[in-house]
Amino acid sequence: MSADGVPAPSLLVEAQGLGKRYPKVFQRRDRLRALGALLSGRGDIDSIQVLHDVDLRVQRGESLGLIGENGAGKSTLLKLIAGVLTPSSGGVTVNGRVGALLELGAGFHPEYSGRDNIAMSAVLYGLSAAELRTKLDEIVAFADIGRYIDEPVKHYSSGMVVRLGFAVVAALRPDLLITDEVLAVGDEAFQKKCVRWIEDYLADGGTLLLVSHSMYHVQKLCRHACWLRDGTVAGYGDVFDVTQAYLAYQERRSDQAARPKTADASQEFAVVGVDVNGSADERALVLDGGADLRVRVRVRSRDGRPPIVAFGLVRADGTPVYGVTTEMDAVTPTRDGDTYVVAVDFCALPLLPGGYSLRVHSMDTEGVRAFDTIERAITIRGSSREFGMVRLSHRWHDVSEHPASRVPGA
Ligand SMILES: Nc1ncnc2c1ncn2[C@@H]1O[C@H](COP(=O)(O)OP(=O)(O)OP(=O)(O)O)[C@@H](O)[C@H]1O
Repeated sequence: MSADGVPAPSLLVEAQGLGKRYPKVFQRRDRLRALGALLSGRGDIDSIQVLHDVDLRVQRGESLGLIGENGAGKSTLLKLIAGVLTPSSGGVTVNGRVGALLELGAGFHPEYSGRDNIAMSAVLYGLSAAELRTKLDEIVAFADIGRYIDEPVKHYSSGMVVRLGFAVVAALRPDLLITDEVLAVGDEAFQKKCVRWIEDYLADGGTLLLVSHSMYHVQKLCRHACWLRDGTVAGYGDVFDVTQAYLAYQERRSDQAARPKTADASQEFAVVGVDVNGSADERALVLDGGADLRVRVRVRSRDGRPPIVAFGLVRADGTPVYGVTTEMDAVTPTRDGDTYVVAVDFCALPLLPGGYSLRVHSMDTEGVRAFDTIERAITIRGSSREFGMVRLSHRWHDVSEHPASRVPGA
């Protein structure tokens, strides 16, 4: 509800077909050429499109994390929403007061003290002198930068600048809080303070747009996530689904870059069929944590000898999780014409959410050479925030009745 009793619109941000082009300016001569084209009214400046046709709707009370690799367009999108940049195509509307923490120190005058900058920001945000007086102590206390509050901002460390910026925005309690990598700059104590403040702000109905490379912070603070890839939306939805898809994509990319391409052409033992949970579909299989994995493999043997079949489960970045072969478990694949078939169940997979790959290798009868490899991507979905690859069964102990003196070192 707004101050005049009119219900506030529930749609806070609406972006439609949002696009941004920047002039291509790499060297001094490009700058001069761009300036010449602008002055002469010619529209022939080389430009590069960094954001393409982005649609975004943020409801009041929502918390949305923007994720993506360096240069994906996250900051550009935030700046368009904050009104710091104008779009090259499409449009964006925001139905409320925005508090934005974008580039380090943006909005602060470097020659003025922190205290003076607080006063200037308050004016910009439309605070009256009386409101500023009541908020000033709160802002100075939140920033907690000691005597530096009366020093020019140009003498501040980057952490101090972020402290001051966050303190100002926090005191203004905007309808929409936009933050770009703020948590990466401050020290750990300040990070914790900001996270606690954001959690309270969200609990009070605040709305958050957060850019961060820390999936921990995105998962902790946001209910939804939007993954930008090369300026387009590659994923949008539940924060755990989108962050896991993004991490799996990154891990696959680093694995592909690292893995030597050594397919053996002779294929004396060729894998001619792999069914995973009854499907030969080569697209990524999505499973819930704790689900079963049933794999059925058919190997063609050129000389009729039985193959050894190896099964490996690796994380999407190639880190091994588990491997086993038919030979280790004294299993001989069943002959079927010129092929051999083997099926195995991996029951109640204890894998944590994330991207994995199942690898099936056909080896010769002696188990000396691997001839063929087939790989299937598996995504384990879930909302667990535990670390690692597998869930270890564990039990917490109630120690409340034990005297403190029994704790070593206490
Ligand atoms: N003022 C500018 N002029 C020209 N190109 C720009 C400008 N600002 C950003 N870019 C380019 O736009 C693309 C998107 O940049 P942006 O800063 O939005 O990405 P980002 O996802 O926030 O990246 P990061 O995670 O590294 O902060 C990049 O290729 C960048 O080089």
